[in-house]
Amino acid sequence: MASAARVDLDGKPIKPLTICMIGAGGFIGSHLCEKLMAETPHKVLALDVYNDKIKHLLEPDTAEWADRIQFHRINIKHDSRLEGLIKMADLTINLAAICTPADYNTRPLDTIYSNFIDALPVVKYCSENGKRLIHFSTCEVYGKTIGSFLPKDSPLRQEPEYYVLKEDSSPCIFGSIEKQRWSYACAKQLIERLIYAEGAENGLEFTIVRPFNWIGPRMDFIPGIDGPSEGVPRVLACFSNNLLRREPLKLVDGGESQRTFIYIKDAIEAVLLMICLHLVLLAYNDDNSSQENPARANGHIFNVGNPNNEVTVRQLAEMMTEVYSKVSGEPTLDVPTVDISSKEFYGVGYDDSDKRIPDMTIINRQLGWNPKTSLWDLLESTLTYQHRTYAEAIKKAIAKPAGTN
Ligand SMILES: NC(=O)c1ccc[n+]([C@@H]2O[C@H](COP(=O)([O-])OP(=O)(O)OC[C@H]3O[C@@H](n4cnc5c(N)ncnc54)[C@H](O)[C@@H]3O)[C@@H](O)[C@H]2O)c1
Ligand SMILES: O=c1ccn([C@@H]2O[C@H](COP(=O)(O)OP(=O)(O)O[C@H]3OC[C@](O)(CO)[C@H]3O)[C@@H](O)[C@H]2O)c(=O)[nH]1
Repeated sequence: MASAARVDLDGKPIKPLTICMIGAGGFIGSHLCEKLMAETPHKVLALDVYNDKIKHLLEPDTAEWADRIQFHRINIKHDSRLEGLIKMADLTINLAAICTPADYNTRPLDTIYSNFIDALPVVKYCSENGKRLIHFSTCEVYGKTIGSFLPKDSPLRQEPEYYVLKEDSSPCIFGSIEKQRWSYACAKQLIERLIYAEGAENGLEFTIVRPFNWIGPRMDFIPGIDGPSEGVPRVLACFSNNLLRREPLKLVDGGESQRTFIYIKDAIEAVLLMICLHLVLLAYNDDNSSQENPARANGHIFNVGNPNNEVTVRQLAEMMTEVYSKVSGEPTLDVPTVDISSKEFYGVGYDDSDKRIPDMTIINRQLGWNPKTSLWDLLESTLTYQHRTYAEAIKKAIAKPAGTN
């Protein structure tokens, strides 16, 4: 049976691309690879030091997409194959980074090298070889909101201009240098500025993505199960670990910080639009079509988040407790949460973003994209996955006498 031709937003046929995806073995990379294999004709050169999260796409080699995904075990810090792979591709997507807050203040040098120095050759090779780059930055580049500097009871705090984060007008507000938490945000900001400058001075075609707390299956690791026992992942995995082990969820500094969470599958739709809209430019490069199809993703910085899913971390903990009880059939604990200071949880030099609401004007106008999934629904599918994947392994780990492997 003939399948329908794949078309972009403008109804134009999609030309298969070769994509060099750096950090393809991580949380976002694994979902993006899955989507590209299932729903596009594109080919992926998947670069990472790990491939556990994309094993299901690499094996068996009889899978229908087997000839469209190739894994290259490469550490981009020191591998001469990087430039060749970027040259082979039409588009490079750089996801590689140290991006867990527990590392920012405890391993600031590794954090800065990973997010700035190691990304430099990627930008350079793309620019020198005339290749397009989609670079993953972060919502953390906004730092704290303007409103956070107002008195707690100031009515101005309720005004959107004091807290909504806009790509083209919000300032980047970080703490002092000894607050090493900001090492990550500052490195990400500088690489954004460098990419922007490469675009302005040397014509690099780029898109910068600022993810706002994308969450879902395969995010990070469960300590002691598929990651180090002493490791501290991001909040979804921390709280999942607590729920799986029937421990109270730890609320850092009272869990007052606010976040907006978006389901990974919604967010990946936005990235796909950034990739596919580029195809319009590759396939139709005469003047007329480029007027009809402006480079909607090129030269833009996009917030990708869900402003409707805002909660405090305390509310997130309460909702996850309720959802996990529903999907696991286990009763909730009598004391489901416990407070802990950031110094005890993360160590000295930790600081926090107070509130993160993405402005959606630019992504809406350029790509016509909107998130769909509510926080409750995304937690229900994610915690069902966590329970199915980890509950047995946790039970076995808990049952083992201490010191045995
Ligand atoms: N998940 C989110 O909500 C979120 C939010 C803001 C920003 N981001 C950004 O998105 C990107 C991907 O995030 P993620 O959540 O998938 O993180 P992740 O840690 O799951 O994925 C990053 C991947 O990069 C790989 N990597 C790191 N250094 C490398 C190197 N030197 N060589 C080769 N591979 C290397 C890691 O092995 C990992 O598989 C990062 O740049 C991150 O800063 C993510
Ligand atoms: O057990 C825990 C773990 C964390 N918290 C608090 O939750 C908030 C969110 O923490 P987390 O998801 O780990 O990370 P951030 O949102 O602060 O930062 C990330 O945002 C985007 C990204 O760039 C990449 O993912 C990263 O830097 C926070 O307030 C923690 O203190 C908790 O209470 N208990």
